[in-house]
Amino acid sequence: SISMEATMVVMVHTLAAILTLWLISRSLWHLVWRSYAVAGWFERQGIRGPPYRFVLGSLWEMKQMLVVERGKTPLDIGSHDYTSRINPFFHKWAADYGKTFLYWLGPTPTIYSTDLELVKQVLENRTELFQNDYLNPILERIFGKGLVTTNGDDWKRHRRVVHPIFNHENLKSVSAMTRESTQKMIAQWCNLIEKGDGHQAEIDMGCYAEELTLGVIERVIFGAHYKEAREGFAEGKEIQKLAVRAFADPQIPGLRSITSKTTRLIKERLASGVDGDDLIGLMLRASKSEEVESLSSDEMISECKTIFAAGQDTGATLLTWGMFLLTIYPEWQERLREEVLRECRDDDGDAPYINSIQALGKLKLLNMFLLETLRLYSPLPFLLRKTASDTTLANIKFRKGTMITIPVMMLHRSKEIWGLDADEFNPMRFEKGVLGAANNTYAMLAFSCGPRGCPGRNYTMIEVQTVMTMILRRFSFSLSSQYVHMPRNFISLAPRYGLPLIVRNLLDGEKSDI
Ligand code: HEM
Repeated sequence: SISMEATMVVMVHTLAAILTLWLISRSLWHLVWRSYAVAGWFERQGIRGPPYRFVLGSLWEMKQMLVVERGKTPLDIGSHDYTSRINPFFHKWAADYGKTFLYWLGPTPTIYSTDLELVKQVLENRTELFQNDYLNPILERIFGKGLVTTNGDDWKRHRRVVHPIFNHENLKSVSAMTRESTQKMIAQWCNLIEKGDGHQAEIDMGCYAEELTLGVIERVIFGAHYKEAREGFAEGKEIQKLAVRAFADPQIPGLRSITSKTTRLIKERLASGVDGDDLIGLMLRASKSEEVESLSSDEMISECKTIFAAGQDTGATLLTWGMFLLTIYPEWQERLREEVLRECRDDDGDAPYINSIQALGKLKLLNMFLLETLRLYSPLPFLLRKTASDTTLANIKFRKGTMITIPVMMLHRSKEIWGLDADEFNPMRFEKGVLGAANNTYAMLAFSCGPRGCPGRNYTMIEVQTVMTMILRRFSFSLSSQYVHMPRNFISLAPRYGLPLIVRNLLDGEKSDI
């Protein structure tokens, strides 16, 4: 029996050794040989790129380049030339390897392309061939399994339940809630001015923009219960920051499961079953209806996180950069103010402000101005997709699992697409719409397009237009000497040290009429 035992031990050891060898060779195949095979496969199709490095792929090189850029002095205030600071690697590799090249997000092969035919085929595809995947488990934890991160049938189900939140009636209440929040902000500014020298005050527009969009989105999601949700959201923002740090630095180990107050609050509300016109109410009603396939309560929680994460920061960013551009182009501040005062009137000309979405539709210059803001300061600098099976795209053969980077920021600056003044601020380029400004509709991708384009586009435009019209009527504003022009990509593209502005009250003494 001793020899039996010895045989068993030998067998177990042999099996363990075989298993270990198998695991090692599989990892080596994945991390080394496969990478060379994939690089060779693309090279034979004329696509080259930076060399693959063990496990880290191109991430190490990307990080090194970012460190160099971060050490540089701030940009001139009037310069929009920040893209090479945020994406130095894309600039370098596009110069070295052309419009389409291969780089590595860790061991994952990734094709970068500014070929608009390829962009169109990826974004317009309706067969689930190109899936949303940001290769970041932590981002998935922030968004949960909601509209942004799901694919296929799950995504369709989420979409059917959630999309009514963007219908016309709800947009009207977004507009009303934005007006209310903006009135509060204006009252705070008036107070600050009064407490100061009576004429002007310095404020951080970045903070106010965040506060404002937060105030709206929490009411869109939680309705009457928004106050209780506040604390949870504050925590949500901290989690977002951690996640972005982890994404920027792949060495940081994964964060453990995050249970936030928000989740608890959502659970309580779901358990109480109280409806309402907010997102939770909408999802609860869908779960009672027999026509719509409903979401589980975990999926509902995910969807709240998604709408919060997708809709808050982006809107604040657009508002912040819009205000920034109006300070460095004061002639545009004047033009827009003039347009607001002219168009936003009642029929009898008395009441100076019409509270309707239709009134916003008349603000042509403001709309062109915001398109130009989105082009130069797109809140999201790139899109990522993953191929779900082998495919051919714009004459390039892709293997399943290849990532595709659509560099929105680079496309928005392409001289080939927008003309020689692509780097300059010129809202008039949009006088005849996007097609009049660029030679291709797929050139403007701030909200992406196709089936997975941003459903919050009108929501955001209404929100930002409302705030800006109200500010323009009431205040003139200029840049504080404290401002440092260093855009950074953190969650979305934001000024690194906020946006300090000097605001002056144009309607001295008229407190009530906002
Ligand atoms: C300036 C503001 C905004 C910008 C620039 C923006 C941009 C984008 C972009 C580029 C995408 C596509 C992402 C991808 O394909 O990977 C997207 C998707 C999405 N956005 Fe927005 N967004 C903004 C505001 C909002 C708001 C206010 C909401 C909600 C209240 C929202 C909700 C969503 C959702 C749910 C998706 C996922 C859609 C899907 O995959 O079906 N966004 N957004």
